[in-house]
Amino acid sequence: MKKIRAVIASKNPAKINAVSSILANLEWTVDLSAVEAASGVSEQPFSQEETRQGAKNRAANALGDFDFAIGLEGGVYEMEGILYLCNWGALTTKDGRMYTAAGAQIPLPKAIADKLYSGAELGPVMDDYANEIGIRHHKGAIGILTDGAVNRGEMFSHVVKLLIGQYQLDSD
Ligand SMILES: O=P(O)(O)OP(=O)(O)OP(=O)(O)OC[C@H]1O[C@@H](n2cnc3c(O)ncnc32)[C@H](O)[C@@H]1O
Ligand SMILES: [Mg+2]
Repeated sequence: MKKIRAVIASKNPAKINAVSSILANLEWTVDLSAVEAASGVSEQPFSQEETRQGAKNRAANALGDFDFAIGLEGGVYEMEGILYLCNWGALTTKDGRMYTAAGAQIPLPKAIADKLYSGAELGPVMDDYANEIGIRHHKGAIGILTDGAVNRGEMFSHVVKLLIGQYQLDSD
C-alpha cells in the first residue's frame, strides 16, 4: 500500500481534525504531522486574494521534507456592502504542484462586521458575540451563524476533499 507523509500547517484542532478525517478515508496509509507555519498575510485577512495567499504560504512554509502540505486559512471580504466569512485551502507537493480550493462563505452580522472594520480579529469577536471561549478551535463562526448546522471542522473537511481530489487525479 502507498505510504505518504503529510503535514497540516496549523495546530488548530478544527483544521487538524478536518485533514485527518479525510485522509483516514483514502486507500493510502498517511502519516499526518501538524506544525505552525507563517501565513505571511495579516492575522485577519480582508480579501479573498489575501486569504487564498495565506493558505498557499502556510502550505509552502510547512512543506519541508513531507510528500505534501496543506494550508487552511479563514478570512473575510466585502461584497455589496456586506462582509462575508470566506475560507481557502492549498495543498503543495514536494514535486512542486500547488492546488487551491475554497470553502463555504456566509455573511457576518453587522455588529461583528463593524468590529472587524475597527481592527479586531474575528476569533475574539465571535467569542464575545456568542459568550463562549475558543470558538475558532471547534464550531467556528460558521457554527454560531448556522445555529450548529455546519461547524468549522466540517466546513474545512470539504475544502480538504476538494484539495485531495485534485491531488489524487494527478497521482498514480
Ligand atoms: O491557528 P491558526 O491555524 O492560525 O487558526 P485560526 O483559528 O487563527 O484561523 P485563521 O488564522 O485561518 O483565521 C484567520 C482569522 O479569522 C478568524 N477566524 C476565521 N474563521 C473563524 C471562525 O470560523 N471562527 C472564529 N474565528 C475565525 C481567526 O481567529 C483569525 O483571526
Ligand atoms: Mg490564525
